[in-house]
Amino acid sequence: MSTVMQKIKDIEDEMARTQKNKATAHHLGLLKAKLAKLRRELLEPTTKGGGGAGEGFDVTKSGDARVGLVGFPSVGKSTLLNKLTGTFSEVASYEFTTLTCIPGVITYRGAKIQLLDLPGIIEGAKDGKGRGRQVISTARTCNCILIVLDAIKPITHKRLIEKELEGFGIRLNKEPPNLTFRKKDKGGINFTSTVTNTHLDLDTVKAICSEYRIHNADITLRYDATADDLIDVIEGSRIYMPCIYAVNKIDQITLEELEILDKLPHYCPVSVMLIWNGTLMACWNKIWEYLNLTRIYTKPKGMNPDYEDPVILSSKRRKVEDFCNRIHKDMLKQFKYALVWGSSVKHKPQRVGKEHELEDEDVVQIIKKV
Ligand SMILES: Nc1nc2c(ncn2[C@@H]2O[C@H](COP(=O)(O)OP(=O)(O)OP(=O)(O)O)[C@@H](O)[C@H]2O)c(=O)[nH]1
Ligand SMILES: [K+]
Ligand SMILES: [Mg+2]
Repeated sequence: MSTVMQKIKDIEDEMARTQKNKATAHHLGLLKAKLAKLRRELLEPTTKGGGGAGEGFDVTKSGDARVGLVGFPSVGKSTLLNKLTGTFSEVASYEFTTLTCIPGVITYRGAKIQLLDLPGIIEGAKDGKGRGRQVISTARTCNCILIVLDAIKPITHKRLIEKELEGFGIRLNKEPPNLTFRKKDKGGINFTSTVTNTHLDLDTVKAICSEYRIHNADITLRYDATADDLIDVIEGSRIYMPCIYAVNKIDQITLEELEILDKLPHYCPVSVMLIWNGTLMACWNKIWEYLNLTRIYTKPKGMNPDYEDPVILSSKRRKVEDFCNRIHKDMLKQFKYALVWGSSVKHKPQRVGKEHELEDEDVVQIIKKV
């Protein structure tokens, strides 16, 4: 293991030494690919002990969505879990108070949301320092990450935490790269782009591919992709996740400092001090926005819709068939059509098939075959 980490360090050092220009682009691409491969090696569970690398904490997923609190020690993760969910997780002024994963669940706007308090991580966590790998593996199972920052600590901490998560294959507030990569049997590397690209050229693409022993492939870019984007696609197993930066302890800073923080994208100021308690509500609103859940109310025939207990779908899987599968595993077999009321349709109600995409707060009645 230490040898893999040493190799990672060597490559990182070499990258830092290498000047970025057109002539070195393909060499840097090659180094990036090597780095990605080594990181994957680190994450793969080994049979030779090593304590189950890449495994998270053994906390059962429950509810409709999972949100993880990630950050350096003593930034106030446990305090936030307690205040946001009414759970109990130990709080203290010393670092590494929390040593395991503590879940809390609340019902928010009809959805059950599981919030996970996690031990603090330190720089180098992704490479095996502390419980970092376990923390970040658990973060990978979440639907949204709350990076908790301490308002009185340097803002550079934000980038350090991001790097730990990125090194573990988590991509924050980013869409999967819009490029196609198709391996084939012969014909060499065929590289086309529908836009002008400033990061990748044929040489760099070839260098990256050769590192993966890929000599024949069609690659098409539909945007100005970077070497990292291409490596992400070749590597696969990347997780694209919404992330909120919860800057805690804002009771400790001045209004001028708060105004500077306000410019951070994806940011939410918080404080657990009583007079600032409105910030916790604002934080839930932000979590709700970033989870982007779809609430569907069921309407049994001849009855009023059930507004108390919506079926919760994710923004990516919200077709009528997804709704059916959530009600009962055999529902689709009996499905004839659905009647829908709400913003996804023009008429009230409208008859739709199982491919129809539902919107938040739609009302659905399933009509079965007789
Ligand atoms: N002033 C102020 N102090 C806070 C706030 N939130 C938390 N704290 C204090 O910060 C310290 C650390 O809080 P914890 O909740 O234990 O922090 P943590 O991130 O869970 O720490 P570890 O589990 O050790 O990683 C405690 O002394 C808290 O009382 C806040 O909003 N304002
Ligand atoms: K603490
Ligand atoms: Mg804690």
